[in-house]
Amino acid sequence: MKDDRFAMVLRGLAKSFDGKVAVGGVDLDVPAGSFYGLLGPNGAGKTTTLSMAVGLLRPDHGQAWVLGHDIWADPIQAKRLFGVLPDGVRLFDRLSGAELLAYHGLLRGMDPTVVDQRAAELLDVLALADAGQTLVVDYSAGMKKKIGLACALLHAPRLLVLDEPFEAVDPVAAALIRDILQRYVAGGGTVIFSSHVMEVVERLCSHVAILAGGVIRRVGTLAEVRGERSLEDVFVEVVGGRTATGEELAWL
Ligand SMILES: Nc1ncnc2c1ncn2[C@@H]1O[C@H](COP(=O)(O)OP(=O)(O)OP(=O)(O)O)[C@@H](O)[C@H]1O
Repeated sequence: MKDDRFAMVLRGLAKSFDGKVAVGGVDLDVPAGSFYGLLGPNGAGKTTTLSMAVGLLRPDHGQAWVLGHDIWADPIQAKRLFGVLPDGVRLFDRLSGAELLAYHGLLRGMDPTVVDQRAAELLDVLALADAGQTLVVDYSAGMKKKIGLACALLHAPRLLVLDEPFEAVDPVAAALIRDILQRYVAGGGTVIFSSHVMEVVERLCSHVAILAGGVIRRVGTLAEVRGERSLEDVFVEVVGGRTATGEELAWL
């Protein structure tokens, strides 16, 4: 599907685990240049959807195109064009941050001089330069998130697919990541990220999809999805949150 208007197109993506539906047929059009938030409660299917979209998990049904390339039919071309921060950040963690970035860059066939230059800049901007020779395995959860993001950015991709980029990072790091991503989108890049933090999505996103039970329940621009209400109100209504009556946990 070659359509320059969209950085990512998903059609009918579906996945079950042991007969239980995790994602039940997701269609999504991510406009080029958008800042796209994929919202959903725990277990909604966000990670499963993004993993199928970037070629990390084979769908039972459906197709995904990234920047015009079918991710499963043409994975090498597609994977050159985007950066991904996967769930749980499975990294080669017996390396220092600088070594990990060098390794990523070389795997991508980048010029070693460019890799060194960009790696130094990324470590500096993400406040990881001080970690020096510390191995990534010994990084804190927030530092791992940041080095994972640095790996995703290193080859200057046109699309970033980020699974929970703000999870486990402190407010200073979160603000930094927000700034970097906002500048990236202002420069013509596209970001799609998953989150359950309404405030971040409301502040950053041009477009939002709310996923619950493996199905997209609301989708559109932030203004369309939110209407006159807060995103949190819409989210709770869509997801069907329960409220405590005050009688539960009386023993506590
Ligand atoms: N490898 C797996 N094996 C079995 N079940 C899985 C597997 N991966 C995901 N699931 C199930 O699929 C459903 C969707 O999970 P997924 O991780 O995609 O949700 P999520 O929206 O990313 O959740 P969270 O916000 O908690 O990270 C859940 O019920 C989960 O238990």
